[in-house]
Amino acid sequence: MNADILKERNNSTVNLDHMKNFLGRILYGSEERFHELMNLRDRMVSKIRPISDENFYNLDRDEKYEIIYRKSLEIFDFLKENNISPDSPDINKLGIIGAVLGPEKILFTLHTAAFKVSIDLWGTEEQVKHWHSIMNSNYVVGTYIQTEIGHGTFVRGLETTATYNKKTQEFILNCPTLTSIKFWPGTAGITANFAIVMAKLIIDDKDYGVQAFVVQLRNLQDHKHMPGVETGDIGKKGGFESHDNGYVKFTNVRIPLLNMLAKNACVHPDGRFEKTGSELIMYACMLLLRAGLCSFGNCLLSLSITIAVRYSAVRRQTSNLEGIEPQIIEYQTQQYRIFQSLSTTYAYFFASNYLVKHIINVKNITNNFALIKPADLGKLHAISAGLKAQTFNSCLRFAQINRLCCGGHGYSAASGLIPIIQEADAGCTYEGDNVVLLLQTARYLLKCAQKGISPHLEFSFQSELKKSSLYKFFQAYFDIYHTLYDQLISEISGRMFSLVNETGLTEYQAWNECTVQLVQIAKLYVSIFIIWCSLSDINSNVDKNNQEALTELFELFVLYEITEDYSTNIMRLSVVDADQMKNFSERLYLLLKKVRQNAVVLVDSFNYLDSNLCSALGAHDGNVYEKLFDFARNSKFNQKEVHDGYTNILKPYFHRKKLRSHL
Ligand SMILES: Cc1cc2nc3c(=O)[nH]c(=O)nc-3n(C[C@H](O)[C@H](O)[C@H](O)COP(=O)(O)OP(=O)(O)OC[C@H]3O[C@@H](n4cnc5c(N)ncnc54)[C@H](O)[C@@H]3O)c2cc1C
Repeated sequence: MNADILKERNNSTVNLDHMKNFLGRILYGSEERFHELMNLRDRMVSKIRPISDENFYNLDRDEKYEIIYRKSLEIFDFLKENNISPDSPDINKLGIIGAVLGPEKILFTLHTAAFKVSIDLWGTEEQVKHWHSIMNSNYVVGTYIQTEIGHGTFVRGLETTATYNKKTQEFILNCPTLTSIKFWPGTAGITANFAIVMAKLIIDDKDYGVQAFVVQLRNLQDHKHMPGVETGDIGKKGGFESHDNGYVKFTNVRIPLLNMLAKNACVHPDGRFEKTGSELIMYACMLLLRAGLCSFGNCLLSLSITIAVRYSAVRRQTSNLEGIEPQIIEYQTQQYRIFQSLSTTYAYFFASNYLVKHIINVKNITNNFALIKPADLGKLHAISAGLKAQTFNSCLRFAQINRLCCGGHGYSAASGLIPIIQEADAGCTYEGDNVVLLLQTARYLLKCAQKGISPHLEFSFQSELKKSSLYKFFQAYFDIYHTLYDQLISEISGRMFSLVNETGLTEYQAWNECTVQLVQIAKLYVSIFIIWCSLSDINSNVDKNNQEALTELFELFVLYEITEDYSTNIMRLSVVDADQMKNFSERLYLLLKKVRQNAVVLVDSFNYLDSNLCSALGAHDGNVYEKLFDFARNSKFNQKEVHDGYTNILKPYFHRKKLRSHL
């Protein structure tokens, strides 16, 4: 064990085991379940070789694809042997599957999280039974196909058609234009054999809007395309090298009537279209997916901060007055950057876990959302869209900052930070572009303001929490957030009103004139949600030292937001004065020193194995340089003492030159 990292662990006031149990309870519901799952994880990683032992980041795309494919199947088999469903939300956390796959995703994520979920939520009882029996007796890999070359965000703009033929009682699927070709769906290129396809339903030349269809892409015998289906990989992208994102073109693809998921709208054999339920259910499906994504984004963030904090404790650089090179974690600028990331990770951890539990609870008590009230769905949609956007915005921002905080070695694939940045980057776009999502949240907030109702979620723990000393400690900060929220929303509403009624803009134009501010209010709303969830969880920590460490960390989070993210609006709207702002900065600098004492143990508390991190810089024992050098030696460029580049290019080049000079 590296002596510096050991010293950090010994000097901390945090009780590591207690903190692990505390986080485990929040993540998995109870300490018993947490230990069960950690035991499962350890058994899994002893049975299935993790990618960190496969020289993974030195491999080519084909090799990475095969490794992830094989290991995804092995993981599924292992879970089956242990009577655990791969759909279980407990399993779909990076901490468990990530012990084998690191930050890589299992190849069948969309099968469980989108294909099966869509069938379960949007299918009739008969359809659910039918498709489950097909899934159970065949090797089915499903995906979710919506986006087209021409349209992603604007779902109503999709051009793929499903035209009903009364005579044959079939739908005929077509991508009639270049822009209607499906593009981006995960695993649709070469892996998946079934898909949920979102297409415009046409009956007798009338457009009935976008509906969901189950479509077979490849046959189950030899994996060849079904008639009229063309799929392929879209080529290299910014990350996700081991996954095939696909293009899909349908040309007169015939599917039976049964294949339109008909819980909310159905087509009768004679071609009559009937709405049989609320289309709100379509949105409810997104809630689960988005909540899961918030957890996933938070896991990525926790991996990247674990790497950055551990490396900062081990790395020494630049001599001090005594001629000693300090650990880089000593430098205030280093602390300022990595502790913002650390405090954000904890705050978002509390918020995303609350959201996941809350949405699963709503799903259970509303009979798979069938009985959910539109007002409740509106609230949940607003917070889940906003939190997904802010989770990935933060994840990308801080993963990049964490990379910079690791200097040159952070830029090596050995750091493990590169795929995290790439995945965070993609997460800002898929499942809804972050700006578009924040604007959806803002639209809800504006509507609430216009109706004079509170947009904030009501928490069952609120009244109890308000009695606590922790709440009283944070009350002044809370007041700043609430005052800022009220002033900002009334400013935006007033501006919208005057743009329409005084300047004569249409509502559409006025909206676009206010979108920068609308994004700001949506972010603030998410922050308020995060504060409630964090305070509630920190208050439930019964270990005095641990609660104190979390309180310091959380105060730091709040101070960063006040002095950095929201400071312009806070000062402009005179929510606090310049002296108060100066005091907040001073307090922040003081807290950096306090958090520094516990930083290593606070990241140890995430309980990641080295195989989760896949990082030479983030290894638990802090023996960074040995691992970096091993990684370098394993580069595929080093397989031969003399590389083919010399033999095939330079050597004949010189030979030709020599010959010419002799002529
Ligand atoms: C890694 C990855 C995996 C994916 N997986 C899948 C999948 O499995 N299945 C699938 O169907 N799709 C998938 N997608 C596609 C993804 O869902 C879309 O890319 C996403 O919804 C954004 O749509 P777009 O690409 O059309 O962006 P656009 O909507 O064209 O956005 C471009 C820019 O315009 C801005 N913009 C757009 N509309 C507005 C507006 N109304 N107001 C203000 N600004 C606006 C956006 O903020 C953005 O900056 C995936 C994408 C990626 C990157």
